[in-house]
Amino acid sequence: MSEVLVKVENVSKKFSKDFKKSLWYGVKDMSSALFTNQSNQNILRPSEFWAVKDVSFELRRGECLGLIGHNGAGKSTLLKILNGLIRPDEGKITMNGRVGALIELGAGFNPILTGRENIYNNGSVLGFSKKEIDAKLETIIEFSEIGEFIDAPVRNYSSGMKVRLGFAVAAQMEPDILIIDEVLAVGDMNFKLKCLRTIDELLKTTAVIFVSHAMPQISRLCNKIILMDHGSCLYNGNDVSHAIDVYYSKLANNGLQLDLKNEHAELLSISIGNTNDQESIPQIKRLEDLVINLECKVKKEYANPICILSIFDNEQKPIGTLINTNGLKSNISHYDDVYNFYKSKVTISRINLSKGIYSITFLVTEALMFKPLFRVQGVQDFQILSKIDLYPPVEFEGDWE
Ligand SMILES: Nc1ncnc2c1ncn2[C@@H]1O[C@H](COP(=O)(O)OP(=O)(O)OP(=O)(O)O)[C@@H](O)[C@H]1O
Repeated sequence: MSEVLVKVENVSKKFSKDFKKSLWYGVKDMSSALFTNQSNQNILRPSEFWAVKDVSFELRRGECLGLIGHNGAGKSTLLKILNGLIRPDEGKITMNGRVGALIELGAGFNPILTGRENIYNNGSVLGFSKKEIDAKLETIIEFSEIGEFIDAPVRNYSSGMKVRLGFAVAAQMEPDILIIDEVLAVGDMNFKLKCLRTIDELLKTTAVIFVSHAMPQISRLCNKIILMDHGSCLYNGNDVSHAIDVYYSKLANNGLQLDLKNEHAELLSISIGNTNDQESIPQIKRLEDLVINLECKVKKEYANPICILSIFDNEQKPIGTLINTNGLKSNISHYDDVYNFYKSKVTISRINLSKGIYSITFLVTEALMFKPLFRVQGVQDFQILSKIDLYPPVEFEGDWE
């Protein structure tokens, strides 16, 4: 088995929500460290919270650890601790080897120096001699695709250019350990693909720690995963697929207050019919039938309203649409003076979406003119479970001959 390059033992870090208090605690901590043996490190004082709590893991050459979790879960703080930018309050970190890091946009760059000068700066911080950096300079500049801007000060770079240069330096300097935060999200599609391919290549000889909100990237690259929640590890292990399922199920926007009516229509209820009611979000296995039940009322003046259900992925990209082209009229359950009430059940057989969270948008249009009457975005979420991690949302069924 290859050597352990990163060893993290019970690392914790607390912050204060109140800036003045945090300054005061800092002064108190310094004086108690100087004059007494007392330490406040493992207790929380008013307004303090654990940004990272009791995190442990080991990473070997050739392994890639994915750090996932909602905004504010503590991922970047953990990366900064690993990169030595923040000191942990508790725990121990052992890093064996050269660390290349791309953490905060522009961090590690001196804004008044040019890109070229920054490459020399960063290279020397990583322990390379001028001669070694000279030898790598052209590869870095070429990889970053920054062109003649390499001799402009970094403060004039766009965010994408900073990421390009940062990644080029971190990746081309042959790190033993590579730490990459969400910053890759800033790069354009081509550069992102280039970075992912480079990480694939580096993984043969490097230990990679990778933060992302893009689960396809995580499942493609990582063989270890930590799901963070309020600083703690909700999952820490090798089952990347399971951790992604748990992450997705926590992501559902069940608490969202939606306006379910307007002057034309009202959505009375919508539910996924074939799932376990115990779950906070309906879960359906890939290739099972997806059954959607809905009840709505529409003003009688619209005699044959059409219902359209659209499915979006968790990045709000449209995936597909179901159109009730025959209209709702055959689904009238009852009526009053003003409204017709409709009750429908629609089944999508063998839903072949890949694993993830999806949401349904409900739309009623007026039949003849196709005029939208009423729309509710993201009215019902559901989760697709699958053992297979597919990147594209839909798998086509084809006959292979
Ligand atoms: N220097 C700081 N002082 C006080 N609180 C901080 C500091 N840095 C981070 N925090 C807080 O610590 C928590 C964890 O932040 P962190 O940036 O690590 O989250 P994250 O998981 O990386 O989130 P995101 O996905 O949004 O990048 C947040 O509540 C954040 O507000």
